[in-house]
Amino acid sequence: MADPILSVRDLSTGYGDFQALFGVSLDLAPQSILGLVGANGAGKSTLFKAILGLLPRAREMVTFQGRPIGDLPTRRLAQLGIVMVPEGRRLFRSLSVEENLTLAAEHGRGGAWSVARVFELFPVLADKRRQSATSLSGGQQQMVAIGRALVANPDVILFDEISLGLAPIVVNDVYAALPEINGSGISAIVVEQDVDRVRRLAHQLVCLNEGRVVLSGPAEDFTKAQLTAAYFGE
Ligand SMILES: Nc1ncnc2c1ncn2[C@@H]1O[C@H](COP(=O)(O)OP(=O)(O)OP(=O)(O)O)[C@@H](O)[C@H]1O
Repeated sequence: MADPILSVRDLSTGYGDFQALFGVSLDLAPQSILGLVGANGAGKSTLFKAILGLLPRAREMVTFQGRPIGDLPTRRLAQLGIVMVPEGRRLFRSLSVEENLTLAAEHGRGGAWSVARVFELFPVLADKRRQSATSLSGGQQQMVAIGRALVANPDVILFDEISLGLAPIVVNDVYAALPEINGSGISAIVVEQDVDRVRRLAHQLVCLNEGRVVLSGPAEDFTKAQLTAAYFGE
């Protein structure tokens, strides 16, 4: 693998006395997609929170472009180029679609992704640009959330269950954007419950079970049965 853009090394963390992750390691190759799978409670969201500095972790446990970043606050990580699309979207309710995107762009780093390019990626949002973001369907709100991440022009996006609560046909529309996003040079870690979908999408796979990595490697190395077994901790 080329030098990873983001690495997690032997990361252990938790909530107070409760340990949720035990020595987790992974490498995200530049311009690649890593699929992160695991049952409810396996520790996927906890890993994202730890990468983003929302949970305790040591400086050397997370490196970005070879540099330890485990001591940096979340805001600083966004400036460096690591952002998350959270489960559950979290848009500004009183703002329109366009205002949500423009505000994120103003706080971003500048680069290839503009509000106009997000409208090209998701034309349905261009049609609804003046509507309140929260008046949109769940899938469209998810597109706005992805658009907000893109206009920050990050190098890495952490996608936390972007298909949660969406109808299957809408999930297809949202997922159809990921290859283009990746093709623009952005690397991604994608948390997804649908094992088939994540196998088709990702270059690398990591499976967590009860806070430990139980499977890790190139996506083509694993059958659906192997991945499903790891998912259920068999
Ligand atoms: N705020 C919290 N306080 C205490 N324990 C928590 C907290 N958030 C998560 N946990 C626990 O940490 C473990 C890992 O949870 P986490 O949310 O990371 O799992 P997950 O793989 O993202 O699952 P899901 O798919 O349900 O989001 C679980 O045992 C969970 O109960």
